[in-house]
Amino acid sequence: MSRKASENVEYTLRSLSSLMGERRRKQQEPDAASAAGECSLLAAAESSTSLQSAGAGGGGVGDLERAARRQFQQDETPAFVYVVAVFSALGGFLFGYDTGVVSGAMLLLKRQLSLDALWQELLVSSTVGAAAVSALAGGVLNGVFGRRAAILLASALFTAGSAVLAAANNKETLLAGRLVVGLGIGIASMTVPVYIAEVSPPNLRGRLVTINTLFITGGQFFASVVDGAFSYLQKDGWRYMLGLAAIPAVIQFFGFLFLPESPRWLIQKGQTQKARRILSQMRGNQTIDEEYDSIKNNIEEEEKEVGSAGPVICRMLSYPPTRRALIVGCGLQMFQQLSGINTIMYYSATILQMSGVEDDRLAIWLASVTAFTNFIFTLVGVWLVEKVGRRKLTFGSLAGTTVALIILALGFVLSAQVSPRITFKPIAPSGQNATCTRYSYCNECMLDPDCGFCYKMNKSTVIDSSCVPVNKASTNEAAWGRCENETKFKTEDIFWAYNFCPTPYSWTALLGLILYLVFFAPGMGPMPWTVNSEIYPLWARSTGNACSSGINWIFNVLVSLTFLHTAEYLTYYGAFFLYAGFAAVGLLFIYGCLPETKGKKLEEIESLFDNRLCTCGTSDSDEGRYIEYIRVKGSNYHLSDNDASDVE
Ligand SMILES: O[C@H]1[C@H](O)[C@@H](O)[C@H](O)[C@@H](O)[C@H]1O
Repeated sequence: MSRKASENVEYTLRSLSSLMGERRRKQQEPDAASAAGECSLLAAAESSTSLQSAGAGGGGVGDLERAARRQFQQDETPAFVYVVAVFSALGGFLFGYDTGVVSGAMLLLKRQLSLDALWQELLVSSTVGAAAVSALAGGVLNGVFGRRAAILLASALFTAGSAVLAAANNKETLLAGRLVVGLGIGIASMTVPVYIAEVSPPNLRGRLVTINTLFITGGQFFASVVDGAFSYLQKDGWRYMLGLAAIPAVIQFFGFLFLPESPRWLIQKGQTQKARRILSQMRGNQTIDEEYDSIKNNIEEEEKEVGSAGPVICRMLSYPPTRRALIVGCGLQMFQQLSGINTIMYYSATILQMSGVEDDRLAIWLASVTAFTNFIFTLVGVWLVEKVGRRKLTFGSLAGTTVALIILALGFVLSAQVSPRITFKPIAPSGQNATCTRYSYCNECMLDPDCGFCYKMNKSTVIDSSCVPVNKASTNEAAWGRCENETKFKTEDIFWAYNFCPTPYSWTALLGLILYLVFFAPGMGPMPWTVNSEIYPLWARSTGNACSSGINWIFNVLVSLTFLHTAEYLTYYGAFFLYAGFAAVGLLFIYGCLPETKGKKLEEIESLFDNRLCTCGTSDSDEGRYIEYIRVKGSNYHLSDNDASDVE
């Protein structure tokens, strides 16, 4: 039978050392704060003074604490936690792979199945749309059936979707496959960070959850390499591109058949003995009593405070700390997408072409260099997250991203200013669209998705330039005129530019692109996922993550779908200035509202949202403080209830 909380349960403040095997010895020492009858939730206290304030120490306190810290660092985290984290992060890999691979697959698909623009758009955005829906629905799934079941379902969906895609013979089947894969992505994106956060020890939690984003960007990089490799296989290359995802999906599915459920979810469902067993498996040589008690007490306290009636989202919205956490979590995800990461990734090939890379294949391969930069700098984030903390990392990252966006925009401004004049206006063959031939400068021509720029070079000067309609089947050539036949015009030293203009300032855009990834990847890429996995109390965690992941996907669709139109109305530099503006607002938001969660136990984090929003910036000095719930004596605590005996 599970223990019930009682008002008589007594707590006292303990230093870190209690976590580290000092607990039993110290309980025997006289401790003023643990006198019977004293019952208090523990207040945060500067860790260096915590023992004194609790009356537990004396002169040797500093030494004790230092020894305790050393011991804490020596406590080994069992390899099992890493295995669990890596298997879960395969969900992140599939998220990255399936969202990344489609651009390369589309180049081949549109030719083989003669897809028009609408179908191309549908095949790309259906996945992201389905991910938005299933991320939102994933909250209920996670709460009712558990994290493990949700991950198993996601990997089953990934496997089934990839198989359907690889075998598809028409566009309708392809659409069905992309929808199924999208459902898997949505569930995985909201479940995996929660699961990893719940099984990790506090000192490693940020790092392990951030590994999931490392896997996302790793998946995107791998997808770009696969795209490059199979682009040579004109017929059916897309089947391999889309089908390969089944391999990690199957590995994850079978792995998870043997991996455990989150101990926190089990405790919430009353399966305490199983939870203790799993927790001790995850903590190796560390005692689990404190962590177990703290999770359990927290659940009971919350139930008293918030109640358990009504839908979780309503309870979250009417309870100020969770309402604030939800605003912070959703805000972070929204600003991640509003800073334009996916347009940058998607259009990196174009930006590279602008920078003088004329060969298409080379541009595809260079796009994988972009994806690789994103991946490598996410690794920097994994390294930094437990050193500098979430708040500083996110703020610094977004500040750099804003500057990079401004540089990128300036690159486009410069290019537009020196945009080559159109000097040659060919007569359109009868029945052909002649809109393109009316433009006077390359940058007007470039912004019209139906037109491209055809030109010759005299040393470094553009000559004999014209604006003509693009071939609908391949953007590599024009519909008619000198640039009509790719293989032919290349031998005649004629050049074709679709979506970009030849310019001597393109290096500025390239510099902006690189700086963007260097700054974005360690912080704004992973932190929204990491922070969301930590800021909600257990009862609100699945719903909170479902909402914030849903917001991520909704803004992902909005930003990517509107990019071309935004560029048409505001020009390219206008679009990037707009993203820089969003990022600047995001900076204010992070400065004002994002608290530091580094090193805190999941159960302590809720108290960071006790104060009004926009005061979090002032709570930075909380670093190094430690809050601990420790059971000292409970009148209704029966030995028979002590399920520690289950622990091997
Ligand atoms: O955190 C990830 C990561 O930064 C990816 O590169 C991006 O494509 C995703 O949209 C984002 O959620």
